[in-house]
Amino acid sequence: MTTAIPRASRPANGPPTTALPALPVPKTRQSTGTATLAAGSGATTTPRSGLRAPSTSCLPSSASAGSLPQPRSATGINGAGKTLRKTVSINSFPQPPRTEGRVASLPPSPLSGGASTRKLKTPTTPNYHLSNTPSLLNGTGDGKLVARAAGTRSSDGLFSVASPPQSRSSSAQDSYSTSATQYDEIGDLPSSTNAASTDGSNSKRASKLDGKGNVVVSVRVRPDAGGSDHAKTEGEWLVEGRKSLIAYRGKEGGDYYYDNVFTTHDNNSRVYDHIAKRLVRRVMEGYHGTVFAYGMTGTGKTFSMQGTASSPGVIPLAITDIFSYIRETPSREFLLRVSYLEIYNEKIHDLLSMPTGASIGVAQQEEIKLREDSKRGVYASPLKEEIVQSPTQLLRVIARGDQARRTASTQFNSRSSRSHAVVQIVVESRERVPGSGSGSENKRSGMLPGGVRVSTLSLIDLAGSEKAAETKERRTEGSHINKSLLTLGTVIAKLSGDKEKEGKPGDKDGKHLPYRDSKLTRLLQGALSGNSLVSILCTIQIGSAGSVATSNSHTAETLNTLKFASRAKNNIVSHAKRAEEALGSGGDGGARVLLERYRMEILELRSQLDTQAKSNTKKEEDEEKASLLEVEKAREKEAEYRHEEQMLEMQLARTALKERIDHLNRLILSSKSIGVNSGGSYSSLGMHPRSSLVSVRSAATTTGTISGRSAIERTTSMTSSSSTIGRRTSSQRLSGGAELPAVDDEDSAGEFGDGTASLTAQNEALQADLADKNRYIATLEKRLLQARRASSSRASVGLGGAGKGIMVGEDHSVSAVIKEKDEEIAELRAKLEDKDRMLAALRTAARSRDNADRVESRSEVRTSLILDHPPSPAPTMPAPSPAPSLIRQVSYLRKRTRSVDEMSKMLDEMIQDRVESGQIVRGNRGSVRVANDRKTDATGEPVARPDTLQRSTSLGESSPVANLEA
Ligand SMILES: Nc1ncnc2c1ncn2[C@@H]1O[C@H](COP(=O)(O)OP(=O)(O)OP(=O)(O)O)[C@@H](O)[C@H]1O
Repeated sequence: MTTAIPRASRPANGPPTTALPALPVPKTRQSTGTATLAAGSGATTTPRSGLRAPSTSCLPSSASAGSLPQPRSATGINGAGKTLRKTVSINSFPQPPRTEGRVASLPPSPLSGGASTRKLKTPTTPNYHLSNTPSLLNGTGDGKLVARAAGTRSSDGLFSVASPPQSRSSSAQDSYSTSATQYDEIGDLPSSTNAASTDGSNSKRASKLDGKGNVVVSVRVRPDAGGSDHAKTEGEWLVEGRKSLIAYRGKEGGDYYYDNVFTTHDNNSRVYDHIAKRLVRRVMEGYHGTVFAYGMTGTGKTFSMQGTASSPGVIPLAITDIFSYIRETPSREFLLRVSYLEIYNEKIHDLLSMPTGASIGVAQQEEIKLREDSKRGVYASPLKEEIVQSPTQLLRVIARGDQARRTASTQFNSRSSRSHAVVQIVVESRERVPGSGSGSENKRSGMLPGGVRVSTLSLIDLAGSEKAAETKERRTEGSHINKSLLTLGTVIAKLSGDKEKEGKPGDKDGKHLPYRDSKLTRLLQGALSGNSLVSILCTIQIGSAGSVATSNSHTAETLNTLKFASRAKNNIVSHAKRAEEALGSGGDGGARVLLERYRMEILELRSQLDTQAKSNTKKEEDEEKASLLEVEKAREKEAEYRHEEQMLEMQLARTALKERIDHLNRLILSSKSIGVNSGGSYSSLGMHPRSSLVSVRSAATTTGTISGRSAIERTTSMTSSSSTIGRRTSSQRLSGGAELPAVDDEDSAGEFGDGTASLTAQNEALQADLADKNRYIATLEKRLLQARRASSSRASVGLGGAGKGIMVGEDHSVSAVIKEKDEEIAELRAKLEDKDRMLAALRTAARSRDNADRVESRSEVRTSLILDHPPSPAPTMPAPSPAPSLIRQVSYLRKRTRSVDEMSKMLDEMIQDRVESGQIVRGNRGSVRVANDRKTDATGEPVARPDTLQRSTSLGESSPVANLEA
């Protein structure tokens, strides 16, 4: 009995709810084996060297069942790539057997003959014997009886295996290895032990015919935790490894013979060699194989199946052998995929799809159900299958599943597996027949496709049966475990036992067997019903640790296990056949044959690649052409666009020019009226520059010759000519009669309007036109300047003297006339003022004279003046030029003694006379002006008629000048 040793490294029971560790933590059980590899840390199933843990990048992260395999060139099985060679040296695996006879010595089929010489007695009998059964698994399938050499017991009383000591040796890389050459010798067990059998050999030989030889049942005794090394004689127990015998001398005791009995001294490697090595080889050859460990909790099932880093168990050793076989068999190509599930509380979980996050529980997983297929049998779905290409990769995948598996502490095992764990390795293989292809590239494609064989290796670590559990959870788990194990036992008990007892051969086909009572039996249905080679390892512990009650309970469990093993050996009949080779989707495996599917896919992809390459080439050419065309079109468009832009610019320039010309024309028009009609012709404004020039010149030269008579005519012609402003005609008649070409006629269909001229020509023409316009504008500006100057000079001339008759335009002529008259009036007024001053002077003088006369003849004059005429003011100023005549007139007046009033009267009469004679005209308000028929002299001054008094005076004023001059 062992005492449970708590290990903190194992997670608590129940579904994992926290993040799983990065690497599996191996069970740190004390190894009693003599493993050839040194202890290493890290992965449980990873050897220390030679199978160094691969980098993460080498592992398929999440390859699903249908995922394509990695290219073999990178991590290939037969030709590992550089990366793989660095991480896993395929050469570190055992070398292939050199002797060809080894394989040939294997039985061709389980049904090829060979009488079973072993017989299992039921546990109820005191002695239980197993005879050597020729089978696929012991190398005696060919019917040859296996004889055990006498006297080959080891020193501990166990059978020594007849394999040479060097058969399991460390490789150069110090990696563990299993020799592929071992199984023949293992099978060559001495038959002499059969003599020890209490039964007759006839019945034993007959058993091989029913295929029982394809079932290997072994019992392994776990050493005591206390270090007791008395497995051979532990109380009432007797373990005879060499005899494959376990004998119990207590109550219900008896001798139990099995195919293999392993003592506490046997290590995992030896166990593997005897229970699984041959089976693994058969699986590689196309048979289905199932290995499972059965036993009470804590007896070493997991230890045997998984092992430790220092003592790898069945699973890692099987993996090593699988790849060794692949390396040894270059004539075939292989594809491996692996799945890992557990049955926990009667529910199936995919251990490879377990979420690793702490927050993600198992409950989120999709429920996996068991389905049945005529070709595949019973299988779990959906289940993740990962394609593996190296032992390390495969080990890592399984280690990942191990981490996800539920474990808990039980009474007998601190890290008890609380679920049934099933590793399934599907092996697809196909014959490689070199075809016509040559060269390394075509090496694979040149292979003629053969049929694909599909076989499955199932490695099952059952949960341990437990009588009593402390917690409710443990009890629940335990009840499920016990129920499923009980169902397994029942099924096995009924497999052939019923047939033997009741003679119902029909029971074998499963119709009446309770496979469906548990997930475990349902999943094992194929193996139990004979489709698979089967190897059962039952683990027991016969130590006497603990109390008497515990010991008794333990003994009962151990006996149950032994009975189970005996029934399994006795009842399970395997008719395993090599899997048929399937071509394409037909045959065994059907669509599951990935190798064929991949081959077809590769072919299809290749053809697609070729087609795509061709179409791509054509497409590329077309695209290139299209792109060239597009570039060409884009260039053309760009050129067109540029041309349009240029045209637009030119148009704008032209418009601007036109506007400017019009503007200038308007300016010129307003200042050129002098030149207009100077010769009686129309204005040439808006016409050719030369015409303007002519007009301006004409205007300039004729300024001084304009007669006053033609003022009204000019005004009229000006109005007429202004109507021609802005008109564009092809030609204009100048005042000189010359025909001028049109300057700017956009409506005309000239060189640019016919649309036939090239763009360049148009461009040049337009540029020439533009230059011409510029010149024209410059000329116009000059002319305008000249015209302004001329205009201002003419205006000054026109304003210089009244009556000169120079008119500027219509408005100027009118205003000039008015101005002339106004100036005349002003002049007359000035003269009149002179006359008035003269008159006033005359009066003053007259008054002075009157005063002098009065002094001389005061008495008489005074009397006469006072009586006849009122006194009037006498002029004080002497008359200027006309003074002599005035003096004469005054003296005359004096002489005549006339008064001033009389003189004024006389002047008025004189003016009246002039008016009547038509020399002057009297206005409405009494003003007077000279009549229009006056003539001007050469200087432009009006010439007064000798007989006309030229004066302007207001009514009531008189001027004596005319009379005086006359
Ligand atoms: N042959 C052996 N040599 C040395 N140690 C062993 C052997 N068999 C089992 N042990 C140790 O016993 C303990 C329990 O073993 P293991 O977990 O394999 O038992 P189990 O049958 O798988 O139990 P459970 O059914 O509860 O999972 C482990 O610590 C293991 O190392």
